Amino acid sequence: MRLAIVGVGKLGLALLEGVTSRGVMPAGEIGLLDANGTRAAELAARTGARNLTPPDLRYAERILISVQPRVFSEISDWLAQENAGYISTMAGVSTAALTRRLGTKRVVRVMPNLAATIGLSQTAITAPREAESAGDLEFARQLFGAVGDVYDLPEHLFNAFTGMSASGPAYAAVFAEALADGGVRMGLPRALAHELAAKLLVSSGELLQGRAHPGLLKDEVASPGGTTIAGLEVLEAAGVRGALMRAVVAATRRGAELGKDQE
Ligand SMILES: NC(=O)C1=CN([C@@H]2O[C@H](COP(=O)(O)OP(=O)(O)OC[C@H]3O[C@@H](n4cnc5c(N)ncnc54)[C@H](O)[C@@H]3O)[C@@H](O)[C@H]2O)C=CC1
Ligand SMILES: O=C(O)[C@@H]1CCC=N1
Repeated sequence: MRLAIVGVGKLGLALLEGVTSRGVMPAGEIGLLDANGTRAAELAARTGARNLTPPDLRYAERILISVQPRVFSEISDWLAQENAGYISTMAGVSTAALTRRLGTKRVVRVMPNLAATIGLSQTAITAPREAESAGDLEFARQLFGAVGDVYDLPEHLFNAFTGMSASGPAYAAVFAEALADGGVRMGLPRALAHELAAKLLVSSGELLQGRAHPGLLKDEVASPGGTTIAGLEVLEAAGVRGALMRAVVAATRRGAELGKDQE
């Protein structure tokens, strides 16, 4: 078995579907293990992957850990196998903590986001030299390359990447919901307002990618004395920029706390 996925939740499933649909690995070479045995069995039956129990992990060449960080210390005893390489998506959990609990330096730390479900994840990746020479880093790069872009990132920046990019879709969702509420407040039908908000995020993202700085797009939309600058004045007075910055700071700090709990 080339890969065992432990924790087949939102991310584990996105990865399973991404690597199999892109032909990176056939489902038959992947095993699934989840505390929710029914879910794992159903996913295995649907995709052709194998449904595993903990003793089966000894046959895995590599193990992807995608459980919540608080679960890690509870299961690290049976996760630890002699000849396996590990890849962890867990927020905050450092390669040092992974090494200490799993008893190997063949550990790769990744930080994707939920856009992995549509092949548009931004995934940070880092690993100690031992994982690189064992081919684990390259293996993980291929896995996460199947669900989006992969960025090499020094480990000391992982919690910042988590607080901005991995948590980012939730911030965007709050923005979209509030924008739609504004539309509804001014009389637009709810369903239309939601559709407009989602499409605005997509199209604005495309527009931003063609510009060197986000402020350029803002300046192009805001006509002198027009509607947009009147709206922007309210956002500035409400401290929206500061709130977003502080959200990233808080999420980054929370990542560090989650990591400390698993040391
Ligand atoms: N959801 C997101 O947007 C992102 C999540 N992450 C990280 O990825 C990890 C997984 O996140 P999600 O997929 O969102 O979580 P999730 O809650 O959807 O999935 C976790 C899975 O682990 C299973 N599980 C729980 N205890 C277990 C055990 N003892 N043995 C085996 N399986 C067990 C659960 O049944 C569940 O299916 C977390 O550590 C999170 O920090 C990283 C980046 C983004
Ligand atoms: O909220 C969390 O802890 C996870 C990690 C980044 C996105 N979701």
